[in-house]
Amino acid sequence: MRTYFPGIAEVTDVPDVAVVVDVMRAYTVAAWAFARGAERVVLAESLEDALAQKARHPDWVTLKDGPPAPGFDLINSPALLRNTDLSGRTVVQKTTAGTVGALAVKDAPLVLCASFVVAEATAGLLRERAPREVTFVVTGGSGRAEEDLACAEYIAGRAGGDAVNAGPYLRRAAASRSAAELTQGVREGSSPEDVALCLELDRFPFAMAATVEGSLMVLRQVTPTDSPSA
Ligand SMILES: O=C(O)[C@H](CS(=O)(=O)O)OP(=O)(O)O
Ligand SMILES: [Mg+2]
Repeated sequence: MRTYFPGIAEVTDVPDVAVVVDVMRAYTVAAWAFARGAERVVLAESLEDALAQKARHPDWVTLKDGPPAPGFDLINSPALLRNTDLSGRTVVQKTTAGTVGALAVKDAPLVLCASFVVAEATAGLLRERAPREVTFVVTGGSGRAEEDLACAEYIAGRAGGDAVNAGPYLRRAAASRSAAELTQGVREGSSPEDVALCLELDRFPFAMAATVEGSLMVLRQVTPTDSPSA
């Protein structure tokens, strides 16, 4: 399996298989939304788009990064979201990096959105599909966010069937600038527990696949059928 690790702006062609990685925090938060019962996560193009969806569907739950804002029900924090019952709900998510990265590859035949909490399930799906090439979109820091790159490299190793020691990858993520900013409360709309929740390897048994449904890009849970091979 050939692997590529571009930032969002470096994705020029439509990949066959894209894994969009955002550890801190979009795809840790999306995974928690599914764990709390959400049926699907709509990835919004903009804050205005998210609010327009809410106006059309008042029962949908809007979620953004940064501080709370009028019209938004939740913020992009796993710690703040994990006690929210989202049974059967549609969540509309808009963040600075994660959702933008998925929309950048929306025409790819297979788009997975990933973080450490769904790493093994994501790797399992890739092993099942056995694609010749996988593009890991490193969403943070113009493609240089260490937490996203470390997670992407870890999943790539596991997808190739290697017995990868997760420790060094998690330590890189823990030492990242994003982790420091979240820990120090520099980022608005965060909890001191967010970093630890973002570093919970394989917290969930499902992967997350995004597909275009009509005019929306929709993220849903998907569970690989294979078992870990290493
Ligand atoms: O909510 C987050 O942690 C970030 C916000 S920012 O990119 O650091 O401003 O968004 P995400 O898209 O989840 O990386
Ligand atoms: Mg991020």
